[in-house]
Amino acid sequence: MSVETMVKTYLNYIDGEWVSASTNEVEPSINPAKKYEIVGYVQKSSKKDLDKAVAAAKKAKQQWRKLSGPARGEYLFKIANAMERRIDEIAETMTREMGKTFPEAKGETARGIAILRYYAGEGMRKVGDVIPSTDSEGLMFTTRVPLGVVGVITPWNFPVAIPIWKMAPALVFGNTVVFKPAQETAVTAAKVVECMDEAGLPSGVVNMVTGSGSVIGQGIVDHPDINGITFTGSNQVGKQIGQGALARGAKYQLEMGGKNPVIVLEDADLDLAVDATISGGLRSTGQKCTATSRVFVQSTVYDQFKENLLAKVKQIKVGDSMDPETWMGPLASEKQLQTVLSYIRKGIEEGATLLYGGRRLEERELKNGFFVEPTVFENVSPKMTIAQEEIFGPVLALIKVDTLEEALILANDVQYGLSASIFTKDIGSMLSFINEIEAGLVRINAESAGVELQAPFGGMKQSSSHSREQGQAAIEFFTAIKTVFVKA
Ligand SMILES: NC(=O)C1=CN([C@@H]2O[C@H](COP(=O)(O)OP(=O)(O)OC[C@H]3O[C@@H](n4cnc5c(N)ncnc54)[C@H](OP(=O)(O)O)[C@@H]3O)[C@@H](O)[C@H]2O)C=CC1
Ligand SMILES: O=C(O)CCC(=O)C(=O)O
Repeated sequence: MSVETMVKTYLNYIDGEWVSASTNEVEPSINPAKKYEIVGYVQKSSKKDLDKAVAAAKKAKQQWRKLSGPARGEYLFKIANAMERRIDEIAETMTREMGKTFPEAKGETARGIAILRYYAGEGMRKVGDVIPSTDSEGLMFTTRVPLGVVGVITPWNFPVAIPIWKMAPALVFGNTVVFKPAQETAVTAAKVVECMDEAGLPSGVVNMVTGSGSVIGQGIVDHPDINGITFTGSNQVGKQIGQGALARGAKYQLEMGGKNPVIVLEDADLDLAVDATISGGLRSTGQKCTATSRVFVQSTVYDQFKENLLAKVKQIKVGDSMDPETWMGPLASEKQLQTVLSYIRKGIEEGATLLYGGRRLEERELKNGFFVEPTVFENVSPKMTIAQEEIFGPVLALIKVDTLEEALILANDVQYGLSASIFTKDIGSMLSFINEIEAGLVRINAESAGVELQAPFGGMKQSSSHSREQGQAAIEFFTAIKTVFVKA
């Protein structure tokens, strides 16, 4: 039997029903490690399908917002339990669909479950403050109300955690959802939504429509009945979404790219800094917005750091992400492979020195996937393309600096400001870094990636719309404040 005959078709989820797109068209979602393997077929929906989903969400919002916060939280606990029962299946689907290794995919799914439980608890916490009124007989307080229908547009690199860290707070604060996952990882998304269905979420509270970004994503941006849009993805699309939302007065929240620096000072624990640079830069094949991309190393320890780093990078085993021996899987798609290879070519053309890697891997089975070597450059000058643009692949640029001041100036000399790390034992250097680095996530003696669900997450400069997601910060986007004055 061929692989294809066993492949399942995944449907849209609208008003509590699994339904085909009105186009009757589906698209294959393929395994980036074995491009002949189809993980599932997903719907290629039209604006008509989106309209139905929005109408269902609009209808459901009246009842959903009337439930108490704790009652909405109970649904999130049930979704978490359903996901926990299916954790291995969801993680394996993620690995097969976008290529991160199985332990990473399982860790991400576990994180999704923990996010659901965290926001389930948020349903019991306070939503306002009492503020003294100038009228001694009046009572003044704030409360919060949901936005209404929220459009959730997500990328393929965290196909479980990102949708959940947007949908869980949306739901617990009383919104209903129209979810458009990246088409690249729509099978994994469908499995998350299946857990919502299994948990008995009322019809219309969450709706999923798969299809292209230019049709369904743009349709969400333009839809007059969608009150808020939350997005993670590229800067180009994010800016378009922000402009579209602003034009029609919808609330929006954007999380976009990064060009994250690590600074290694001469007093650093070099083994720790090397391991963190490799983990932060190359885990998930470098496809994290928080991935380490530029490594500023003080000249006195530069050669030692480089030698230790290269020795470890050379040991990285690249291969099929379901193989327990594999440390680094493929890039998520052919498009991503071509983008990363073109950045590597640009680095060479612009005069950087390629120290290691740089090639597509095509030996034996690898030729059927989108594999690239872990890649390290040096002699990277600050204005080179690979020092400025987000690569979103396993590519590190080493840059020699003489002082912390020089490192800070260069680290800040990019359009992005998402995350940043420093390795040092000196408290003064730590404090200078905390004060002066332009990043929303600042990490000391720890890798640049590593977001904790209970803390605010978001970037400065072009990395975000200056809002924050996750933790208690989520309430700011998913609700509106009402200031109430009462006098008997
Ligand atoms: N910050 C981050 O975490 C991420 C950053 N990126 C960066 O973006 C680059 C390109 O990745 P890519 O997947 O193309 O990212 P996109 O920004 O194109 O995709 C993110 C999401 O937006 C959707 N989308 C695409 N076009 C529109 C539109 N016009 N209106 C509304 N929604 C739209 C996509 O749909 P669909 O995919 O179905 O077309 C997807 O669901 C990467 O190389 C990386 O640099 C990418 C992903 C995540
Ligand atoms: O580093 C993380 O865990 C989150 C990264 C992220 O949000 C992203 O890549 O989009």
